[in-house]
Amino acid sequence: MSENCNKSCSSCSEECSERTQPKSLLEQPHECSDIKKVIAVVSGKGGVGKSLVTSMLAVSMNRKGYQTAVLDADVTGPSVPKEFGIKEKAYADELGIIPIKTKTGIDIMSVNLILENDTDPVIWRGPIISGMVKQFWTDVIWEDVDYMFIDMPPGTGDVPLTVFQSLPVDGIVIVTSPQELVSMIVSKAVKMAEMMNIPVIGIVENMSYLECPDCHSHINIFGESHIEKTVKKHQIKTISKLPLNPSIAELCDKGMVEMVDTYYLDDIVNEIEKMEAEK
Ligand SMILES: Nc1ncnc2c1ncn2[C@@H]1O[C@H](COP(=O)(O)OP(=O)(O)OP(=O)(O)O)[C@@H](O)[C@H]1O
Repeated sequence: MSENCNKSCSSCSEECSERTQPKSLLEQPHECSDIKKVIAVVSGKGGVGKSLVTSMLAVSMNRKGYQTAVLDADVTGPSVPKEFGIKEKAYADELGIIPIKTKTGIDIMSVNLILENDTDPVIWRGPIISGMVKQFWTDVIWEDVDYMFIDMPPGTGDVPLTVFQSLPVDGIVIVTSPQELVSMIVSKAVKMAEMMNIPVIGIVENMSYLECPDCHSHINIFGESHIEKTVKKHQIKTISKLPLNPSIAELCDKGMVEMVDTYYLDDIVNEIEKMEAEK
């Protein structure tokens, strides 16, 4: 038994004859890292705006005075560096990999910060991709991070499973769009979180509506929303609705997500802040 044994076998990775529970698969962060809360942003399917929501949550919490970070686990479709307009590459010193700081001081790590060309495709098998995501946790020096947001790959495959098993995720935010088909896919994401014992902080319905620039009425371009039914079914308390907004798309394309108005996500952001208070 280790000298420092606290009898909590589920969070310990020591090989020990007195183990009473299965070995934890949790990976230890870099010894110089200090990360207080980890929030995974997930979606059942691709293209619903998960990366945008991840970046906006990091920006919003950063504006509130917290040190935030984004770990881009969407290795085959990394969009976070582009949204923040990051051109430089990450570098490593003898201790570990140093994340890139954005203009407002958010720490970012993404595969695109180590690829020679942003347009080089990542043609790797699942275990290699999962290994890279683990390295972003174990080998990157994340200094004094209050909130780390993880941009997960879409779906419930190999990489999301690895992240949930190897990183101490405190909660998940689900991003979805209004179509009916999506509610079935959201259910899969919620059930995965339940199976992993990770609380769902809330759901963001992205592209929820379009606001008419003249009369300010809301146009439901994807038909009527089914989100209320979905949250009721899964007893999720918090919904934020993000409209389809050409100025958001334009700012992201220009690498200026730090200028986007994030108040649409206030309800989710408040829930995230409450987690800290409830700790
Ligand atoms: N509410 C919105 N208003 C305007 N543009 C948006 C909105 N949501 C997303 N977009 C734009 O749609 C594109 C796709 O968004 P994003 O990359 O966040 O999706 P994703 O779900 O992360 O995709 P993938 O699953 O492929 O990683 C981006 O160019 C983004 O700026």
